[in-house]
Amino acid sequence: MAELPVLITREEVMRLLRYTDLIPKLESALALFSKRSGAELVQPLRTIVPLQKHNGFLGLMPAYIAHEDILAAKMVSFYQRDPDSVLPAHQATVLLFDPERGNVKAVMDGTAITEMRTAAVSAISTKLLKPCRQEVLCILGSGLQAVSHYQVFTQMFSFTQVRVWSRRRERAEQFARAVAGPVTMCSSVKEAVEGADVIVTVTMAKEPVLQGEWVKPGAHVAAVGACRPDWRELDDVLMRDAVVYVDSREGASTESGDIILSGASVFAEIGEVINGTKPALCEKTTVFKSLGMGIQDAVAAKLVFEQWKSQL
Ligand SMILES: NC(=O)C1=CN([C@@H]2O[C@H](COP(=O)(O)OP(=O)(O)OC[C@H]3O[C@@H](n4cnc5c(N)ncnc54)[C@H](O)[C@@H]3O)[C@@H](O)[C@H]2O)C=CC1
Ligand SMILES: O=C(O)C1=NCCCC1
Repeated sequence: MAELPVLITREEVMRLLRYTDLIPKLESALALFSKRSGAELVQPLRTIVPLQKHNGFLGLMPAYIAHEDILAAKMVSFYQRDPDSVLPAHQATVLLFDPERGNVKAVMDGTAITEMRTAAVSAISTKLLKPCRQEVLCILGSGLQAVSHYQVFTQMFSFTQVRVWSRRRERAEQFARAVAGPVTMCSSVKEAVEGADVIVTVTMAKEPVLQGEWVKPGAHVAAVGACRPDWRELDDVLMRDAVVYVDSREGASTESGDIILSGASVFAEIGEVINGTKPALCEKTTVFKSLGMGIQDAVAAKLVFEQWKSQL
């Protein structure tokens, strides 16, 4: 009989997972994914179950990486909530399997994993596509992804100013209290974005919030929200003028409203840049359209489990 799975809470995940361990593992996984090496890495397109009655979705995200022998599956629910709702927008659980025996070794909070691995991948895109002149960082949105993006971006880069914009001033103030460091609150997207070198979009918007005409030429945009084919965060001008990078071409052409509805073409996957098979066009305005991948959760879950075991 297999042992019962261990349960790892959100607090434990946040204590055990470190960006310094996570980032190199994510880079390797993204690179391997873009090689499309068959049975070596298996990640089916995310299955989405719409919950129309509740204005939400359930995403199922399994992944297997053979050489590291990691088998994991994340289940994530996400909802378009009323702005006054106290319920969370996202909740996630990751199951980590023993790939040989097929049993579940660990059941862990996937919400913290989602926050950290998504922010880490945005930071990787910034390191590759905006390697210099990182002075002003602008974050649009003030939720959980905004916080994790602030944490990893201020850890990895030396921005002289971090600006935040949120639909509601009190949410931006809450964000400023939640992060350890200075934040400039802006009262409009235009004010937040003008002159920024790196822009992170982490909203639940369904219509564009970021207009290309406000974006400084040569800036890098890490676009994290708008993960449904009919949702937008970025306008057509930005999608037309920027060089577009993605995490997965299949994911982007199935799930990204910004890509599908603007008709923008994808220049490269970020894994292709890591592999050196596509260039990083750093002088151009770049958009990294992130949708999230099961392999990102899988490598994070393995790190969490290994850290957890090492403490026994
Ligand atoms: N690419 C990826 O791998 C992942 C993407 N996401 C996406 O990132 C986004 C942020 O997620 P969380 O921070 O966890 O959510 P959250 O609910 O904690 O924060 C959402 C933020 O968006 C703002 N917002 C909501 N509707 C808006 C609108 N119409 N216009 C402008 N702002 C609006 C809220 O005020 C809040 O600041 C979501 O779209 C989510 O689905 C989340 C996880 C992974
Ligand atoms: O990758 C993820 O996890 C998610 N991506 C899109 C929105 C929900 C969570």
